[in-house]
Amino acid sequence: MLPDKDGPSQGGGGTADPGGSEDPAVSLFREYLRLRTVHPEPDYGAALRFLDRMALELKLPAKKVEVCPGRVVLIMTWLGSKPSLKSIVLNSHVDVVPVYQEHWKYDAFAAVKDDEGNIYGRGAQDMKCVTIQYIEAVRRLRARGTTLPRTVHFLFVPDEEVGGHAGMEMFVKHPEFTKLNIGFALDEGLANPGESYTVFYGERNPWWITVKCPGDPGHGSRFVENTAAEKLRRVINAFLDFRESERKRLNTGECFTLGDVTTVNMTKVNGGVAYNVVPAHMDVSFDMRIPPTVDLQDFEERIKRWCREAGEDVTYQFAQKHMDQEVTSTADSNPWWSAFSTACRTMNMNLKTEIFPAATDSRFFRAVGLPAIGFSPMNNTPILLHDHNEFLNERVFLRGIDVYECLVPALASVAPGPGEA
Ligand SMILES: CSCC[C@H](NC(C)=O)C(=O)O
Ligand SMILES: [Zn+2]
Ligand SMILES: [Zn+2]
Repeated sequence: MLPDKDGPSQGGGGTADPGGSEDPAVSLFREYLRLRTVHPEPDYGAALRFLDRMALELKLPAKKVEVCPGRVVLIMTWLGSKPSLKSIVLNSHVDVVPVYQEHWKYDAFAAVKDDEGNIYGRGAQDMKCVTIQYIEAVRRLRARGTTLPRTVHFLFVPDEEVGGHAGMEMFVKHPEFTKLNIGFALDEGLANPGESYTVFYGERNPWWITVKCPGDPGHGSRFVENTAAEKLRRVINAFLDFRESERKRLNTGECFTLGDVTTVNMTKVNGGVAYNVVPAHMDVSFDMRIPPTVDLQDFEERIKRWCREAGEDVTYQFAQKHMDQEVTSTADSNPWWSAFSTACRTMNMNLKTEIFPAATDSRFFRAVGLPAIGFSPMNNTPILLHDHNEFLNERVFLRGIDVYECLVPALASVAPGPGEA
């Protein structure tokens, strides 16, 4: 059988199943995948129209908060029967990362489903699947006439993929965020290639740094002293030697996953004007990810030493320096975690708790003191976020809806804590 290669939907209908046998939730997921919310110019307008339609279908009020020009957070609210209790947030970002189309089997925005039920598209795992799973789980719950004690807010946010500065980072400081009276948030996680589901209770801190190496210029035919390149070499060696020592620690002792060690990657080098001119400065940039257990002050002292030892006037500056080391408790004494993990156990799901290796909007919730868990219900699935040929199998997708159908009521029924009305 040939893959169902229907192209982008016209007029917002987008059901992709001429035979009529496709689950409507799958068709909706595929429709959402076709919206080009891709950087550098995400079509947020299309996503907002789609989400407004979802709010109408679910009969839930939707509020839009423009946190920056052209950057809107859409909040859909399912009011609880005890609205003074702290609420549950189901967070998802609307944007997706760009693709190298030439490396994809299919158009990355056509949401092609192959004959094994694999749905290909940018955002299939990160994280348009989760958005639709939240919506479909709540659609089922409401269709059954369920009422929940706690209010549930869906947040649909822009710009997560470019650091969240014009998205969640702004929104957590907005009065509308405070009004949500949040108790607990769910956000994205990663696929797990095995039977288990991975759950993230914290994140490594992203530090993006550029080290600037000034030097004496001169003719390219001479032995110029105090060159930028010599300093650059020492800087690169210091950072990459540390990288190697951390790489060796992975999979040994207590460092079981990427989230337990510091990664360093050299990602940019700049400098030089001509082959025969010794440059007056050269710069090198690194992407570092630091586990919450590392003393950040010590770590910065170490960077200072590397720069000092590299030579005169070597300086650095940060493009990203997240400093929050909050993690969400996975002890049974945390009622949110207890509700989450108990619900998963009743569904026979085996959970693996980890530190998220990269950065998500969860870090902004945790930074303002709110518990947040990163979870995307995708097991038996290779990790393909940001990769070529990102896909999710429709059976895994549908199972994820069942999972949220159980999780959302469990979380929204957590007994009132101390200080809650
Ligand atoms: C530091 S802001 C950029 C966010 C991005 N998140 C993911 C999940 O890829 C990252 O970790 O690079
Ligand atoms: Zn994501
Ligand atoms: Zn991403």
